[in-house]
Amino acid sequence: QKPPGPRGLPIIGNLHQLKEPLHEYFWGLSKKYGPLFYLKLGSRPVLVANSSRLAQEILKIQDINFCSRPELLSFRKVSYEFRDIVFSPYNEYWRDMRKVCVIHLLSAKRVQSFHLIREDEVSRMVQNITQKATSLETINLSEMITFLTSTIICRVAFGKRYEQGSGESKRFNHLIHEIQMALSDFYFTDYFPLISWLDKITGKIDKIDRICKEWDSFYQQHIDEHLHQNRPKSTDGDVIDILLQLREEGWGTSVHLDMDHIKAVLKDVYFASTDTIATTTTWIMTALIKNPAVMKKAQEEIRALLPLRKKEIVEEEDIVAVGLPYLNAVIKEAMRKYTTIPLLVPRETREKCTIDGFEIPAKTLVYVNAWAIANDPVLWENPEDFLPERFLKDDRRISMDLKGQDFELMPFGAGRRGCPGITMALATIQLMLANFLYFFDWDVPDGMKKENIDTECAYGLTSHKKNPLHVVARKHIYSDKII
Ligand code: HEM
Repeated sequence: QKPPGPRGLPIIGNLHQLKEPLHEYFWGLSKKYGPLFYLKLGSRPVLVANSSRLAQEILKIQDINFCSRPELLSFRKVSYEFRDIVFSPYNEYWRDMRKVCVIHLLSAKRVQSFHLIREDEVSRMVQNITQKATSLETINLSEMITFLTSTIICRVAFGKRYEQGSGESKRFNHLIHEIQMALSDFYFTDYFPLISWLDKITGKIDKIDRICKEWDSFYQQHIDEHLHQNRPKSTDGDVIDILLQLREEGWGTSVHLDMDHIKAVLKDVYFASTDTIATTTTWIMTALIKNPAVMKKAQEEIRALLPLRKKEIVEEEDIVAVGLPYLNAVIKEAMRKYTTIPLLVPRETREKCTIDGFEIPAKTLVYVNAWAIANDPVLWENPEDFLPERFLKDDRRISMDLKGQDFELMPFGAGRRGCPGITMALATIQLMLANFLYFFDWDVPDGMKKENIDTECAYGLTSHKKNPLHVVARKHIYSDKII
């Protein structure tokens, strides 16, 4: 017996019924059909789970069967035929690759080794905002956060810094935009394999091939620069240095790293980080500005714990030293309410299996609606309110972290395919926020009201804030006493 679900049409199934945003549409369907329902998108079976219990079943109890990824056309193209980690199907290659990347690229020690890059970029940003604050200029904070994140990750991955507005930076931004569009496009190949030729004649294959080729030459150019003999050797290398070194020395697996492997991992590091960190930080600042009482508490915490020591910025060691429990509760609450990747990255079943007594075929695409679960009124009191205190007062929630141990809140996913970049993500987000809150007081431009800031989403795998967040910053004046 199949799980329940809306009746579809012959051939196209339920494809014509889908509505954006998908996570809200699926939440609506779950009220009618129950927390587990089934759809057919063209020839592809799709299962959607909308409850914490089912998330645990899929991501923990039966994780070994639900831990593959669908082989979608755009995923295949951008990942060098699945030589990456994010989109690779579950197999020995993915296991080796993930293990090595976790150890060599994303370990706590490695993440810490990049702290000077993060601090340098955040310090530049503080100076930039200070300038704008002097003239009370309106700031497009979404754009600023995206630039900051992208610059940090670009330096970490490629060892390269692009000046804002430069020709190179424009080329880079254009390439990012194009690949994001290509990734969220619809391809007949994925749902109607018999008429996959339509993707060819509509020009979509040529288009995505052209974009991938441009990215390929971008990666190649940076790799070549790293291979250049005259390049000064540094002890703390960037991701390309680390990968080239692993290629030379061998990395303890059966896979011999070639250039395509290196490029696929670079793609992972850049794309899995930039958009997600920028989107999350923008939502957190939006929530703080909309909720002045929460903003005030978060600022008081950091200002009291870190008396100004005539430093230009709050550093990561300051944050580690004081812990900032309220700010961490703010981050959790924002990731609950505005789940960055609301449906996680789609999974695929490896074999036929049974869940809740329903039979699920092999190669079923699986969505876990992490956003619906994190906003479920059965689990969360007043889920529509922004209340970081719930993570500090409620005994059951005090110990809750974001590492995928708790199936009521899992913005980084869980299980074998859970996000390995959580340490890097949280270090970057905390540093940006600590500095934004420590140095500045934030307001909305004249004529606007804080509570009216919109929270409309733009759709894609990541749920961005659709309209940019416009704000005015004032430099916070510390009394001499504190100094
Ligand atoms: C706020 C920032 C981030 C969020 C919200 C986020 C979220 C996620 C989610 C939901 C998944 C899918 C998990 C699943 O299927 O259960 C994922 C996978 C992944 N993330 Fe992140 N991520 C973030 C930052 C990063 C960073 C900084 C990196 C570092 C490179 C990273 C690397 C990856 C990789 C490689 C995967 C694929 C794992 C696999 O399939 O084995 N992420 N992330």
